[in-house]
Amino acid sequence: MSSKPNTTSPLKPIANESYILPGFATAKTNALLTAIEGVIQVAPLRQMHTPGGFKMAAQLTNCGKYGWVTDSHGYRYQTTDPETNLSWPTMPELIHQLALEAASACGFAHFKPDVCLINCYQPGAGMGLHQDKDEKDFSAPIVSVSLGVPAIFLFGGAKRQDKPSAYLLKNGDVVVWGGEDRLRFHGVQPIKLAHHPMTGQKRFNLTIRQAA
Ligand SMILES: O=C(O)CCC(=O)C(=O)O
Ligand SMILES: [Fe+2]
Repeated sequence: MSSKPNTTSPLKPIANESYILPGFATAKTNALLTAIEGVIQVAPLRQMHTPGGFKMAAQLTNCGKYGWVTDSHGYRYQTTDPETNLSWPTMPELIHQLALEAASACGFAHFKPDVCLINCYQPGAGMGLHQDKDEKDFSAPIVSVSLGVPAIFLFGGAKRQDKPSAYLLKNGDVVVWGGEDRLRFHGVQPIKLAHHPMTGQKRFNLTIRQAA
């Protein structure tokens, strides 16, 4: 359960326990992208397959104690990168700290993030409506950081059929959802062709989570 939001920066509520924090990470864009680059050098971006055999549109990698993976055996978290059998790179402190601050600003005080999933979207790539439900403890929120070209984020309800609302997410915007909203369906519309000075045509998204 979250207590009252605790912040001096603007919070845009999108549900009872869900917020967009516009520009919360913008000042850290360069450092975040440098940190992501370091992760990608050790654990390269790759396209994974869903259990049903479809290729995910976004490329992904992870850092932290755990990483989220998907293949013919299902969706899960594991401590090693299936490509290299090495441990995932350590979560950069900058990302860890940002996630704690964003969660705390939204009233989620006891967040212990142990995974950062890094998604990389090229123009045309999106993500269908889904729930983040492979984590053990749904009392921990999800913190999602957008970098690079903009995206339309879809935030729905508890049921797949619930009509989602659409929100424009720009470089540096952060979304936090948890508590009663933790299992809301969400997704990303196919990314439009655009240019960002730091990422070119790409959008990166970090979802910082507590897997265990
Ligand atoms: O890219 C985004 O904004 C959302 C990503 C997401 O929902 C996920 O990786 O589970
Ligand atoms: Fe998600």
